[in-house]
Amino acid sequence: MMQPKIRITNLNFYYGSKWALKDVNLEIKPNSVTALIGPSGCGKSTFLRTLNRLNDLIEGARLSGEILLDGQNIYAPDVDVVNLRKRVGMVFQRPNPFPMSIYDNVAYGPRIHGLHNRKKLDEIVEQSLKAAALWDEVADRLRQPALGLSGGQQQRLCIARLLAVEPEVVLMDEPSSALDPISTLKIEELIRVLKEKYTIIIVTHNMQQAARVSDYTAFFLNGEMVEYDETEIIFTRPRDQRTEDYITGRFG
Ligand SMILES: Nc1ncnc2c1ncn2[C@@H]1O[C@H](COP(=O)(O)OP(=O)(O)OP(=O)(O)O)[C@@H](O)[C@H]1O
Repeated sequence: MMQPKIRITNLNFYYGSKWALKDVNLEIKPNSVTALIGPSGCGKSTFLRTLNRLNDLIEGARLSGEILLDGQNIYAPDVDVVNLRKRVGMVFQRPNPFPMSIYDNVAYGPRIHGLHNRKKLDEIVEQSLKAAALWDEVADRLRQPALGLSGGQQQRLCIARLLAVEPEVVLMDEPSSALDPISTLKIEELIRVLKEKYTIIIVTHNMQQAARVSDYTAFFLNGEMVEYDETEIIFTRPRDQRTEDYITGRFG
């Protein structure tokens, strides 16, 4: 049996009195793409954010249950959250490059983690931009501001920035919803390549996208994880009527 990369057991999450995740159980397989789908407000983003503890700072929020990353509880008291977020990185809906050069954006993480050797940084920047399929477009303007790039390029830059710190898991919250169709296809191609090395979890509203990029799909509804299976099964012969209703467009 393959060990799951992440094992989620009896996960509950509350925003004050709002019960946002209800007893979620799920195993995320390594080197695969898992898509989270479901109508607006069903808890997809909340779930994604529990996986690198981005919800920690929300006042009044409460979590119960267990999330194991390679068998280790990420909510254990001795966990270094900065290191956790290096291992489990996140790409957001809107590209959010820092207001600095392309080079400095990618070098930012390694520098924070103590790397200052110029030659090493050059290498990491080049490798990360190549891995994010952006190198060819920016190699001759690394010193120019990142904010001068197109939206699609900015999103790939954010992916390069993440890869520069060598994560194991990449969380993506609707990474292409603010992008044009061509940039979207580039991100999807990139996701297919990245899963060779990383474990990817993507929230998407776009069911065609889920079908195109993911190996596994989890369907959420009202904070519950209704059904999880291979993507092909979810989209062709789901077991639960609610999944069927959602994927055939009857609600959501
Ligand atoms: N900071 C917060 N405080 C209180 N309630 C919140 C907070 N963030 C989210 N919620 C509520 O928790 C529920 C789940 O929200 P969440 O953003 O996880 O859903 P989602 O499935 O990602 O939705 P969308 O697809 O619209 O992004 C919603 O009812 C939402 O209103």
